[in-house]
Amino acid sequence: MWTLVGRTLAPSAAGAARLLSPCPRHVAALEPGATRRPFGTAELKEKPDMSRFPVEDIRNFSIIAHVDHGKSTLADRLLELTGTIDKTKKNHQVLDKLQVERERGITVKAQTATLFYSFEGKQYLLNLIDTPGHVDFSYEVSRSLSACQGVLLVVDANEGIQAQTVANFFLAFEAQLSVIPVINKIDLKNADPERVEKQIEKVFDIPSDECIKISAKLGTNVDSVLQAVIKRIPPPKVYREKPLRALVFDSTFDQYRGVIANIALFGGVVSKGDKIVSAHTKKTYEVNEVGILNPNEQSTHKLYAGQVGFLIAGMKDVTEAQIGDTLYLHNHPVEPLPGFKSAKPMVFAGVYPVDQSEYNNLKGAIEKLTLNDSSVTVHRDSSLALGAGWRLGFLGLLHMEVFNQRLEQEYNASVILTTPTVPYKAVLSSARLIKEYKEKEITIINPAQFPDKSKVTEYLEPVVLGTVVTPTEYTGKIMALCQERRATQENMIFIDENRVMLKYIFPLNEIVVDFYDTLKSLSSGYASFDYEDAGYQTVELTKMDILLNGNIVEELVTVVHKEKAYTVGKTICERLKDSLPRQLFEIAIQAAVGSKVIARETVKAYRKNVLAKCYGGDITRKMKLLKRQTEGKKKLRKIGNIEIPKDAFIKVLKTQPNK
Ligand SMILES: Nc1nc2c(ncn2[C@@H]2O[C@H](COP(=O)(O)OP(=O)(O)OP(=O)(O)O)[C@@H](O)[C@H]2O)c(=O)[nH]1
Repeated sequence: MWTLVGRTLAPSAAGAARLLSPCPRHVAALEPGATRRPFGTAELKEKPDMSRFPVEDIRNFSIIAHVDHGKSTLADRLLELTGTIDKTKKNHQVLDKLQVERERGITVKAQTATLFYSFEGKQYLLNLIDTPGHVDFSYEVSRSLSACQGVLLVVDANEGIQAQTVANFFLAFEAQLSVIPVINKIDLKNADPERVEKQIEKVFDIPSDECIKISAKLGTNVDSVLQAVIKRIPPPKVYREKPLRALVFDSTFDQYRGVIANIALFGGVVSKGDKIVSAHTKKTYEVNEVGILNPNEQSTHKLYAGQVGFLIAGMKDVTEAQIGDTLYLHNHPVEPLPGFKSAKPMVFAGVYPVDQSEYNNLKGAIEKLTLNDSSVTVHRDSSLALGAGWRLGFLGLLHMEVFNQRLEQEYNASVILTTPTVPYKAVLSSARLIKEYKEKEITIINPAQFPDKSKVTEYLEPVVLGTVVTPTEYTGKIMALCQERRATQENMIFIDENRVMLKYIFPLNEIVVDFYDTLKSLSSGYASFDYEDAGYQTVELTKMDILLNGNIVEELVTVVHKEKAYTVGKTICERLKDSLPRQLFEIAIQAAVGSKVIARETVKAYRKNVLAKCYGGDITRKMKLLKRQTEGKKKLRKIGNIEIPKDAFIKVLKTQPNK
């Protein structure tokens, strides 16, 4: 029953109670009172009946933290404590399923697990979403948070608050989630949980008595974490009597079953056999399977509002189950949920097969991998030296490395990955170019497309708001590094007497290659760094050519900041000198901006005698060596009269600095 309260339509007390309990249609099959009958975890694990969990007995939460502060270890303990996985086995990073995650010890893909937990005589349904900690994957974090009402903010008792702790906290805070601070690793010799408590109070304004101190490794006090989840995180605000409204917050692709969508139900019920519609594509599908992740997929035939699980409905690729899409029942359209901002690539790199005959295999591998990682953008590209390939956009450098590693490990592909570049923009002034591109502002992801200064009003470069957290003794050195990288300081906050948090606006290009490594070595590994997108700023850019004996090498054309042209040019010339084989004549390597040469190196003349080590008169051996030399020459690229082996390009393109 609905009543008019003031000027708003609100449910009456009886109506509200009914809205919070399971829909009669779905509990009808149970004995009267059966919903409250105590039942065991083993029984639930075998045949979970999801109707037994009214909304008020559900908690959806995520674990967020700085990298390595112990999210995955805590997730392992929570799975053990709730009987989801066997305690007797040696459980380690159970939710990190990818080979690259296990090898690198990092979480790349968010994972979901449904846990059954008894507390004070009542069974609760907890949905845990383990999220990646690294900055490149913060897109995954914000998506996961949309399916939650609360988070466990894990902070290392020795390291204290770090850059990603701050970034992740604000993601949760902005999403208005309940935050439970968990101080982990209290077993460490140098642990100082009281200091970390004070930091949390100062930076996040959370009273120190709300912090839970645990050792995820030893399992100390982990049960208090589960109790806090029940007591401090509210149940989801959803209504089962309303029509189905399911948010697709993640999706993966299975070769045999098609798309497996991870869904959070904001309204209604979904059952096997239901006809559902994607709000994004308006396509209709029949639900083949629906269930929970426990932590492996387990069919439940139904999922109810407030619950989180998976759904398979014959979608053939992940573009059909777009992340952020809303699914509803056929003939019962609903207002789509707000969805997400689409992932924005921060760095671009060329990807080429080592051997062109592998092109089709690599194409297939990239297609399959992007089905599981829709944040990678793909454009076809080709290079004179490296052949046909692609220009891929990634969320950051680690994302790029992980993608490359997955191509090699999961698809057996061998690839050449070129130095990453950032997406510059040019505001065009030339009417001809505006007509050609059909827009005034173009994004330059390939230096070959760089429009000349005379045809643009201004160039723009992407900038980020970077957060550095460091022990105070390194502040001076770090500030000097930031200045060298053209950064402008936004603010500086003392987290406690020993730690400071610095905020800077950085040109993305200045941090994309080696900033993080330099920061780590300057601070003996103690400083941490995180960044978020901060738009674009005007920049003085210039195109730099590399010439060999006066001929331009197209594949080495670079776009650089005007002030950095000399340093970059000199380094490329030096690298090219080291990787070019000597030839029968002298080679001049030059870096030039317009007609002005800014750096030069010389490769001395030399004749390589492949038969030098071949003593005696074995003619077949000599023939073999000469044949190999001829084959090798086929892989050479001729520029003027200079022959450059593919390897030399690879060395320069892969290691080329960007500053
Ligand atoms: N001594 C001690 N070590 C811990 C504890 N919890 C986690 N560790 C260790 O800390 C390291 C990182 O733990 P993970 O659980 O992988 O950290 P994570 O936050 O999931 O890392 P990412 O997935 O990379 O973000 C591992 O070597 C763990 O064994 C703890 O309570 N005490």
